[in-house]
Amino acid sequence: MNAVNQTDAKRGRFITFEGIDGAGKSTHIGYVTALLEAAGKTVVSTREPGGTPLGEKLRDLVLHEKMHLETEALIMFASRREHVAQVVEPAIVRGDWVLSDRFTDASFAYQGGGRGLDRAKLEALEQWVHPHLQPDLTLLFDVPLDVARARLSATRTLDKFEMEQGEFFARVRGEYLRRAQASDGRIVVIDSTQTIDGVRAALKAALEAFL
Ligand SMILES: Nc1ncnc2c1ncn2[C@@H]1O[C@H](COP(=O)(O)OP(=O)(O)OP(=O)(O)O)[C@@H](O)[C@H]1O
Ligand SMILES: Cc1cn([C@H]2C[C@H](O)[C@@H](COP(=O)(O)O)O2)c(=O)[nH]c1=O
Repeated sequence: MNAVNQTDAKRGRFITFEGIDGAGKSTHIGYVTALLEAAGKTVVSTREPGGTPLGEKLRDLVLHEKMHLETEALIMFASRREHVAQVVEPAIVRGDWVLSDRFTDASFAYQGGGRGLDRAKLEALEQWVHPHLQPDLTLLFDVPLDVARARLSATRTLDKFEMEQGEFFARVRGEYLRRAQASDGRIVVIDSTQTIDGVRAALKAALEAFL
């Protein structure tokens, strides 16, 4: 039985974290884990690209090598195929709650919005790789570009995506926000310009509405 065919009572839930690089999403995964554990849930925390031994090798490639934009999209979905099969679906079937630092919304935002890959190609890959699985809730950490850039450059050596120009991130952010508007409530926008305590309060409210 896959995660989609289970009765609602036994099935776990799938929550994803999204946003432009430096928006602050990874900072808050531990806080959301603690909230869910306090509510009695068993939490599996994972990420994309990556989340499996093979996926982590693909992550290293795709974050550091130059490549054709379709190769980039295919590697993201190859990593995802392994991740869904080995980690996400088995955990949901067990009744666990999966928190993933990025999922397919990132492919639409980065390869679609950012790089200009035809949305129909991404939809075809989505149908192929996880036809019956969608996040139950997506937390979209939203900040203007200058805030994200300042947060990033303060802390780390930048990877291939993080070195992109401002216009690229403006398109990525725009596509995330467009998808949020079209999502019927699945994607909740979190104002990540707030202090860490302010963001936590917004996350608590979003989770309480969801639980
Ligand atoms: N609300 C906030 N206020 C101030 N600083 C923040 C806030 N949220 C995160 N930060 C800081 O910004 C930096 C980037 O945060 P984080 O790594 O969570 O971003 P991210 O969205 O996961 O980025 P990436 O996708 O590139 O990994 C970190 O140094 C973090 O401490
Ligand atoms: C899943 C996915 C990710 N990306 C990009 C977005 C980020 O720049 C990196 C991942 O690193 P982070 O630690 O989450 O910042 O990869 C992408 O372009 N497409 C995708 O599908």
